[in-house]
Amino acid sequence: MKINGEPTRSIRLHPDNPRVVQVIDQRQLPHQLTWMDLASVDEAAYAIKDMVVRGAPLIGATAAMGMYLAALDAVAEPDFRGVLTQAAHSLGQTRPTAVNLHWALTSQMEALEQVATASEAVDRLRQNAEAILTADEEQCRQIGLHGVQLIEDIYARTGQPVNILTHCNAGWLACVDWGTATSPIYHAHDRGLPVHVWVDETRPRNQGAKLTAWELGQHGVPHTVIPDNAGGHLMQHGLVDLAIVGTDRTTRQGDVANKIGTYLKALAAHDNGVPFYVALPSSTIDWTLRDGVKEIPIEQRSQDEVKYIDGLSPHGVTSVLICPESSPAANYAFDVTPARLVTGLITERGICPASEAGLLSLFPEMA
Ligand SMILES: CSC[C@H]1O[C@H](OP(=O)(O)O)[C@H](O)[C@@H]1O
Repeated sequence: MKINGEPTRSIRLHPDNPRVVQVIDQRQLPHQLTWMDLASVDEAAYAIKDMVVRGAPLIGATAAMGMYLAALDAVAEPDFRGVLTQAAHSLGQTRPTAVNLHWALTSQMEALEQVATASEAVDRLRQNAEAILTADEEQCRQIGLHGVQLIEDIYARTGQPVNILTHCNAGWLACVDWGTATSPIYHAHDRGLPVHVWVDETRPRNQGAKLTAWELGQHGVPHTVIPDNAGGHLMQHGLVDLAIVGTDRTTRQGDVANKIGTYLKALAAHDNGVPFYVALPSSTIDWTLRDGVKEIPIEQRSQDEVKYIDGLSPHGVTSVLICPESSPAANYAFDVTPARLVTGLITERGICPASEAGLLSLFPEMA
């Protein structure tokens, strides 16, 4: 999407040095727009682990580029395949829930099987990484083209601005471009449909307040940041027409892992008859799993992400303790929303029910 009017992707090869990958350091937003240079697989792994980059599709894209960086270093190694296998392993250990990470690494390892030499590996892994970035951008654009119909239908019925609630950041910052949950919103806004977005702040890392609010503001989309706990009240009072969220891993029966708190929003939506949609590219579907609550690994992150909160003070970005230092904190990064609470899945191939039959109707090759 655009930053200061300039079309921008969240990840790119350095414009002056194709041996370096550049990513937006999302830890610094919304107060500072900083590009971080990644020049090795270790730096790519760090960027994923420390959430310099985050969001399932962008995690996959960064891992794919990380394998290209590893290939650059492996050219001088006698056992370049061994080096690259180790690189895939270290990238795969960074974060457990987003399945795009494993999908992208598998794609790069399959690309590696097609080459005979280390120098061929550099070219092939770069080509495949760039293809993954381009495919993600197009898939997210297509998600928007399908999902915008939901917004148009509501506006046609009410004639009023359409109020959409979203959780965390499933925007273009979570992807290469367009986003998943935000793509229908951007398409609607660009078509002149009146939309307004309720932006869940999304504790503890506040990806909504920091990232979704920033990117919507950059695009001129009306929005209001709300505490995570306000969504149910808004739904009870008819102030939410539609909820759209992203996902980090969706099972073949339509169970959805997403940022912690998504399940509670889905329960409130179900109780108030608010349509609850999940937007995802097919790279986020884990066809090997069925029962998401039982089978999807849920990342637990540092308790300090709960105990401390950062923000902009007159002295710059400051982190402050918000509870007794002696109090332990639990930090589950995701939860799983059962398919029965999901109205539909918005994919690059169209919208389907959150069920195995629904997904197979769009992806019959996965039967
Ligand atoms: C389009 S995937 C976005 C997805 O990723 C976020 O998690 P995190 O910021 O920890 O990577 C959140 O679950 C979003 O819905």
